[in-house]
Amino acid sequence: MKVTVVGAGAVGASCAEYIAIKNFASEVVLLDIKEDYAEGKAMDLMQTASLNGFDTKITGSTNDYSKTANSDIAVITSGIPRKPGMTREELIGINAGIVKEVSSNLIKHSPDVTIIVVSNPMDTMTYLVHKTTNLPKNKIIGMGGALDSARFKYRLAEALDAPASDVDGMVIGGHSDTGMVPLTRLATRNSVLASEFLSEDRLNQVAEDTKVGGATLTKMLGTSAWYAPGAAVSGLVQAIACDQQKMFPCSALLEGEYGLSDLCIGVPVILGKNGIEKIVEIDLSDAEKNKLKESSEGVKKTNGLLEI
Ligand SMILES: NC(=O)c1ccc[n+]([C@@H]2O[C@H](COP(=O)([O-])OP(=O)(O)OC[C@H]3O[C@@H](n4cnc5c(N)ncnc54)[C@H](O)[C@@H]3O)[C@@H](O)[C@H]2O)c1
Ligand SMILES: O=C(O)C[C@H](O)C(=O)O
Repeated sequence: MKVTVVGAGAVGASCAEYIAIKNFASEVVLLDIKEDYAEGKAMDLMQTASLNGFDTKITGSTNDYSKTANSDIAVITSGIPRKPGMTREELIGINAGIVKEVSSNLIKHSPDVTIIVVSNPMDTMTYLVHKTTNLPKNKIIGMGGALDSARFKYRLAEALDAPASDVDGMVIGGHSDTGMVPLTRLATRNSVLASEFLSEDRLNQVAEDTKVGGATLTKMLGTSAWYAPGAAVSGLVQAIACDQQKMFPCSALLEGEYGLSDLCIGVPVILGKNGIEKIVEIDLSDAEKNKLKESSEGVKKTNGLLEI
């Protein structure tokens, strides 16, 4: 199993590290445009192999895509992150050109690759890859919901004063400060609805804190987060690489599901060896449907800025 991670910055390196530690891939290639940067990150990570007990071979490449040839999965993290006060949508001007070029280079050397898009604004970048490549729709996946759901669970655990392993919850919708739809109605603590323990106001607060999860960390760190994003990407990569048939909310091209079409937005999907094996349509309340619709309008507005 060969995995390429384009962009050896904060998220790319974190993602490569989690993939290696989980020890399911034979090879991870890190590629970056900065001279020697990916090679340096790969060497540093390889020097943790004996410490962390993994056998995955990590190599680096300065923009040489021949080193990525025959990758099974490629993760695109190349591009700029936001700074405090910015929205993800403001990154489109620079990141769209990068994502378009990177995906085209990847496919030249790995025509059967499955691509996971991370660069922001992620839903729009995922749509861009659909529009500008010939890959089948199941092989283009945007990562956002897995991270947002992990943040939702963190906030739920905090509110419930419970360990994170006791709670479950999912965030669908666009990966943006206003577009996320945390499904508070369905959140549980060990299969009991969270609403049994938390007031409506407290659950709404959990949802609001979740939606601005990325912005909160960007303000604290001066740039956007990387540990949870890297871990979330590695979960998606593992589900595909190991054909786990696991369900994650991912940004997928919709063609009528949830009453939406011609956009990529976060919905529950099953991930396995074919990438997106299935889009799962769950019963949403009218309020949730309205929020998803509103979120889709925001994503479509950003898609409208693409020059394709
Ligand atoms: N979808 C999500 O949930 C999520 C989570 C975190 C970050 N992100 C996004 O991921 C992206 C990366 O974030 P980061 O914190 O790792 O940024 P970073 O600046 O640390 O790393 C980005 C890397 O991309 C490289 N790069 C730029 N242009 C390139 C090109 N044409 N080819 C190859 N490499 C190139 C840069 O040299 C840099 O090393 C940002 O757009 C950020 O907003 C998304
Ligand atoms: O917040 C960001 O800009 C980065 C990423 O999308 C995140 O949610 O951490």
